[in-house]
Amino acid sequence: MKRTFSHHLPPARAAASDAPGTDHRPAVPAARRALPRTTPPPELDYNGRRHRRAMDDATLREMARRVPAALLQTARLAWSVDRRMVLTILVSQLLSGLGTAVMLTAVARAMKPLVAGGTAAAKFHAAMPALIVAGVAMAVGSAAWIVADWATRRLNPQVASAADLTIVDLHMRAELSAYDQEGFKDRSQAAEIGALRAMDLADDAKTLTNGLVQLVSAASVLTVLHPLLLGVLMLSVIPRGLGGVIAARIDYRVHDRTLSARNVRGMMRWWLTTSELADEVRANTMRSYLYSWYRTMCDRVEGRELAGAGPYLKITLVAAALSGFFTLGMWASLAALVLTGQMALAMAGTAIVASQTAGRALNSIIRYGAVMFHHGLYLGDYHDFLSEVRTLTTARGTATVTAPKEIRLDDVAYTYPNKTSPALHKLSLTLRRGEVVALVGANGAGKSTLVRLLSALTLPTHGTVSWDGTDLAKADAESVWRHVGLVPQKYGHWPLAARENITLGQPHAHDHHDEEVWRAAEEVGMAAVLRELPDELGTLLARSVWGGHELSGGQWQRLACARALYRRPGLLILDEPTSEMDARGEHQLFRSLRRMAADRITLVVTHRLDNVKMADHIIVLDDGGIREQGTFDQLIAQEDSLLGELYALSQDR
Ligand SMILES: Nc1ncnc2c1ncn2[C@@H]1O[C@H](COP(=O)(O)OP(=O)(O)OP(=O)(O)O)[C@@H](O)[C@H]1O
Repeated sequence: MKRTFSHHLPPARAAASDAPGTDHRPAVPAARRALPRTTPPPELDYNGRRHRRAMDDATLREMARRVPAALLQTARLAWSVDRRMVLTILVSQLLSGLGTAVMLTAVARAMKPLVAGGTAAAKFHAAMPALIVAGVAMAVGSAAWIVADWATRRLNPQVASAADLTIVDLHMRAELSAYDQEGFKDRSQAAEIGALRAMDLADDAKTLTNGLVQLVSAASVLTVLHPLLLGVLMLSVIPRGLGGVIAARIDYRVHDRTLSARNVRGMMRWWLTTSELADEVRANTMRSYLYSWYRTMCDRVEGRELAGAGPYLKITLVAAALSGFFTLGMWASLAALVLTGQMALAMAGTAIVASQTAGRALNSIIRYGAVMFHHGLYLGDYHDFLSEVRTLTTARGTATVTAPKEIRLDDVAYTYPNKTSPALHKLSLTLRRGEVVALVGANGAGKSTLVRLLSALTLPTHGTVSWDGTDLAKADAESVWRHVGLVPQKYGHWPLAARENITLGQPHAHDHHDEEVWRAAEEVGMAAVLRELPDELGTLLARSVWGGHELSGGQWQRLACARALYRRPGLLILDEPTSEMDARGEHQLFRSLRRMAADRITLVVTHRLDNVKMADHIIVLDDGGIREQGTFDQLIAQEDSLLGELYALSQDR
């Protein structure tokens, strides 16, 4: 672990000058200097706890119970992506086992003439047919293994992609409320680990099953040679096997105990190294604290990993010693059998070859059994998560809607799943096509929540939201969203070309001359900026990733608005659309909104109260309910008007 992050450490001189209480001698490596005294990051516990307990219970019996289930799950996953490769692996495994059995039997046959009396040429001649069979069997076994390896290589990326695609797709289909369920993020992370591990699943399953096949072959041959040999072989490999299980437990306990620290460290690492936050980190002198925070996490991970090294060494040494002791015992038994005439020397030679094959096979069974056992835990999480999210997708109803002439909210309330009090309550209102509506209210009043209800991003927990009489709870969500253009408070700086940043979500309308794209850019005052870009609309807007071009904050916001306008939606919603725009951009956008207003319902959420004057209708939300509504002049003229109060405050400078 240490090696993986050491090259990311800041230059020694910079770290030294930042860390109070450190000397400034450049010879001390930065990573080893004393940390400034700061509040350490809290201990975080990941839901891997569940797995840790499972790993603690990992006896050989428990593994024998769970590993077949993990193998079966893997086989099902693999079968669903490429049946041909699964069958190829199965047949190759059987052939490889058969090859081993035939090879061992042929070796036993060949040994007899080789250890009998006679000239070397005669012995060799007599052993030749069996040796040829052994050679061919070995070649077939090896070829089968290579074919299985090839098939697994083809299967691995397919299984990984399928698992990843399923998980990404389900996330994007989930109801927003799913994200607010208790522990959703944890379960999603555990499932993602399951999906990530899918990359190795086929490989590990192949090695494990190959071990099983080889063991059965070698053990059968040994039993035929002398039943006693099987018992002695088991004695020699069981200590190593048990040692393997305990060592795997130590390994995975370290893995789980460091998991949350590694997760958080990974997240923080992005924040520390991305150029997006570089200004804030430097100008607000955050570097020293953040660096010591990061290093504390590194030390925590490192400490736990080092703590596991001692017990790991002890257990592997004891297991190897015991195994060695019993192996000596096996050789002694072989010698005794030969000396007492109960076994021919040739058989003893074969027994040694077979026992070595069986020993290797058992080792890989134990090793990969532990790996599959652990995979199985995460694979279980993966499947549990899929079943959970499949019940939480936006598959609501089949009614389709068209661009709304009227949107009605009847006695609507919404309570977030993790809250007890509603964010919106008893809300009734009607929006009509052609209107520009401004939504105003203090932070937390419920504006964004209302936006989500109007656009069917969430369904109310009480009451109905309907578009031209169709209850959105019964409508096909995709058919609703086809008529929505939304600029949310947090929008994507999509690492795509400028053109795709505007057409994203509506690419089918893309024409050869990009007329519509340029029109949307004009409407937000972005056309001149886009024409200046090296490749105009084709310019990649992701400087940090692929050497593309970067936009300013306000320019990104204009682009997000252009994206919504380009859709020409029936319901256009802009949540704080001009928070980063200059006066010109803001003016241009609002003029465009007015010009386009006749064909749609336009809703603008804003804290800049000068802007609400352009609205036909203003809705003022307060603490989850409608406090007042009307035109700007009507509301300002009212006594006790909240809009009046907020407007007066905005003018009081
Ligand atoms: N995902 C969520 N889970 C739980 N509560 C939430 C969630 N999102 C918002 N809330 C809560 O719901 C209430 C309304 O939030 P909302 O985001 O709708 O307010 P807003 O009027 O848009 O605020 P702002 O002006 O700050 O954007 C707030 O009390 C907020 O804490």
